Amino acid sequence: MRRGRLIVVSGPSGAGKSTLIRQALSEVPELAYSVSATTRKPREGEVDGRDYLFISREEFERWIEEGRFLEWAEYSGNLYGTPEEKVEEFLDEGRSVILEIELQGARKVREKRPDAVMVFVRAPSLEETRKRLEGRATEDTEAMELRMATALGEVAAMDEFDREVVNGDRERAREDMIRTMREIIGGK
Ligand SMILES: Nc1ncnc2c1ncn2[C@@H]1O[C@H](COP(=O)(O)OP(=O)(O)OP(=O)(O)O)[C@@H](O)[C@H]1O
Ligand SMILES: Nc1nc2c(ncn2[C@@H]2O[C@H](COP(=O)(O)O)[C@@H](O)[C@H]2O)c(=O)[nH]1
Repeated sequence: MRRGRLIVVSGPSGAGKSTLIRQALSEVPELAYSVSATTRKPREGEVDGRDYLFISREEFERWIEEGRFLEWAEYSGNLYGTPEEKVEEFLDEGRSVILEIELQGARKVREKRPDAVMVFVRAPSLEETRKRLEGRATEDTEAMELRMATALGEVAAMDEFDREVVNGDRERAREDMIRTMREIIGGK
């Protein structure tokens, strides 16, 4: 059986990565989602094991020592990491796996796995990104400003990616994301 493809989806906070990935997963059955581990506290409605594996910093550090992460990074005061075993399982089953990760992690994956396809998602402007984060209202002001400051560096790294999806109009972005995923799976 042909192994699946490793797909990294990255981009500034508030760009709409989770929204577009959710839509792609429901339309493209060959895709699987890598559930990350994090030390961040769950947001309202987030489910442990589905959205993230919510673990303590001590446990996260133990997982690092045990070499369980394909990559991990500190972002906005919390640790986030991709458990490698599940990713490999999906790839062996022939399913393509989406990693929704920030820039430092994306760079680590690209170094370790040059075959990974790198997809950058962004809103049409940073002002729009800010509006979306304000609308989502999941971060306090300090955390949001930190995310916006990080977003500047992330946008500057756009050229490091293989593909780009601009998330402006919702429907067009949904179609673009689904088409992009299908093309990647199909080897384009
Ligand atoms: N095309 C769009 N137009 C307007 N709002 C959007 C669009 N896409 C997503 N949103 C909204 O913007 C907010 C941020 O989206 P989402 O949570 O998917 O971003 P994200 O990139 O995954 O952010 P983070 O990295 O912080 O998790 C959400 O409230 C979402 O509903
Ligand atoms: N390097 C990694 N980054 C990850 C991982 N899982 C999620 N993320 C990224 O963190 C930020 C913040 O996420 P949020 O859920 O707190 O808004 C965002 O850019 C995610 O893509 C991971 O395993 N590794």
